[in-house]
Amino acid sequence: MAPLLTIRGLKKSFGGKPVLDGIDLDLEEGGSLVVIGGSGTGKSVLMRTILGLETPEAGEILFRGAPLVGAHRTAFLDSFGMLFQNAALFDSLPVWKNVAFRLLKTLPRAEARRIALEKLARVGLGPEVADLMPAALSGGMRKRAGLARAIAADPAVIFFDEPTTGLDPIRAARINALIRGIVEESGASAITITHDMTSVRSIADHVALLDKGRIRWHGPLHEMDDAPDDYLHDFILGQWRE
Ligand SMILES: Nc1ncnc2c1ncn2[C@@H]1O[C@H](COP(=O)(O)OP(=O)(O)OP(=O)(O)O)[C@@H](O)[C@H]1O
Repeated sequence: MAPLLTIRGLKKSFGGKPVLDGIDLDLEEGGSLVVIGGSGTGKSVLMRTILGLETPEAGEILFRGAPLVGAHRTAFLDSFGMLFQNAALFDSLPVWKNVAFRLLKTLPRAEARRIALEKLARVGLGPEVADLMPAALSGGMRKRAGLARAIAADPAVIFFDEPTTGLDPIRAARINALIRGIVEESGASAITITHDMTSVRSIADHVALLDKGRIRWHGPLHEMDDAPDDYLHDFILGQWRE
């Protein structure tokens, strides 16, 4: 079976400066890939390019073996959910409408609300949260609401952009565990970008290290610690060499 996503030879530069310089990467059906890399190495650009928000200069992205164009691109966008770094909730909508945002386009209001409450419950938020405005939520609750929105339409693929940024270690661990549980139980495939090695160990089954526009190392999580790559080890351990 073709991987869910196949990325080949992807190149993107800004002002003549290459950011992605020939990226090859696969996301297996049901897999959980975590992309790590230093600040400014192009993780967000990679994500934006997959979503079609940036146009690459070269390379291709295949979804279930076919290029992401036309109706196939629409099918991809319909089957994906995303948790943004700052949760990106609409401040003027109550929490349940944020969660049900996409559902409200196709489902009756009562049904969309029922599903929103079910997804909120899945991320540990009770019905009392549904009618609050996002401003009333703590950072951790916003992340949870963002996660409920990401899974509202039962996506086949979910993108997590720095899911633990701004959370204390305990709340971060709870979000990581939620993400792992949701990915496992739903069978969705996931791509996460993060600097947080705790997230990597909680969420990933495969890891890719982005460096200088290329995938410097990739492999199963259980091979990461013994991989013969000094920079990867420095990254994992948070150490530097003079
Ligand atoms: N729209 C843009 N115009 C010009 N340069 C850009 C644009 N978007 C990204 N870049 C540049 O591309 C490089 C990669 O940025 P990107 O945001 O993808 O890094 P990142 O790995 O996600 O970093 P971080 O971990 O700090 O969020 C940076 O040098 C950035 O300045």
